[in-house]
Amino acid sequence: MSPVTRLYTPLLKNKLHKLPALSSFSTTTPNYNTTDQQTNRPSPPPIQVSITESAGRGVFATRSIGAGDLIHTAKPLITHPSISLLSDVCYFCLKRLHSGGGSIQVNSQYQTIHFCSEDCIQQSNGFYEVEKQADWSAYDEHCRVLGLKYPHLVKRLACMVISGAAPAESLDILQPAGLIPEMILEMENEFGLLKSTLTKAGFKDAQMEFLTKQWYIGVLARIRINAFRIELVGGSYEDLLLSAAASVDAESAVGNAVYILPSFYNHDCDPNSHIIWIENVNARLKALRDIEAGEELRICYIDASMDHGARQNLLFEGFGFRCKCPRCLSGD
Ligand SMILES: C[S@@+](CC[C@H](N)C(=O)[O-])C[C@H]1O[C@@H](n2cnc3c(N)ncnc32)[C@H](O)[C@@H]1O
Repeated sequence: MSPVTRLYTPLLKNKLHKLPALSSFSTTTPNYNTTDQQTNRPSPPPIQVSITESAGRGVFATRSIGAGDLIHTAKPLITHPSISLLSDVCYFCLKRLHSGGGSIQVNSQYQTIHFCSEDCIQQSNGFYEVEKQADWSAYDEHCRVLGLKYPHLVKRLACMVISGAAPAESLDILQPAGLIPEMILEMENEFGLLKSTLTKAGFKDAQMEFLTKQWYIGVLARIRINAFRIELVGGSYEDLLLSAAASVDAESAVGNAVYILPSFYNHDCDPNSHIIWIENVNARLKALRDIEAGEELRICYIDASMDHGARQNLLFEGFGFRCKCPRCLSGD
């Protein structure tokens, strides 16, 4: 998802349909923005996941939220930098690295990567200890030639599962994209490349029991509609200059990432919430206007400034649904 939000006059509000079927998801966010005065513990964010009338599961406000409020923060489950920016962003948190130094270079037999801090090196151990043992050139070349970015996220999850840092079922809870036979064929080829790369690196079948065609396709189908394209707002003047240069090069995204809770936010072409990244991949969900308790929180997956037809086509091709948000229904 690449939400580029714009404010429009609200037409209708989506109301909470059924409570609290999936409310336990609201407790999975690791960081909260408020503190309980009595216990001094972080209080849960003012949201819960429940069933909507027409868009599967969605996120609903459990109390009123003010315009501009931080609803909650979210840490990613999987991240991967844009391949063209491997020397420019942290391999783990996607923070932009500055030419003045301060980044940490890590060399393996097959590649050189960069981290912004020791903490990011530590947090990368879960996948990098496995990843660095293999020669990914054939897999990377396949993705480069076909312009694919999501297989890098599948590769990272596979390495996390082999190292024991994540369960193979990590993404099962997310909605998968519908797939056509040609897509499945392409995914089967990628699966073959991933498996043979790991086998050549010496990983044994017992370590890769989870790594079946079905697993690969299931994970990629979920990543296709739930991955976020990460565009940093930028924290410094240098960041802004870099972003400007990147937009000229048509590469404003520092990478892609998958989150759990933010994946339950449905789309609206006139959203009441948005997701932003300031200096790294840690996300902030914020209210764009006053939201009432029980109202569904929706973000915009695409550039809301496009016209009605362009938005409908993009949402259908990219996410497989016909948008029936109030703005689309009004023909705007
Ligand atoms: C990122 S998921 C959002 C969570 C999803 N509803 C679920 O149950 O997991 C995106 C999917 O939600 C549904 N969806 C999101 N926004 C929608 C909308 N405005 N109209 C219809 N379906 C929508 C579509 O099936 C879409 O592919």
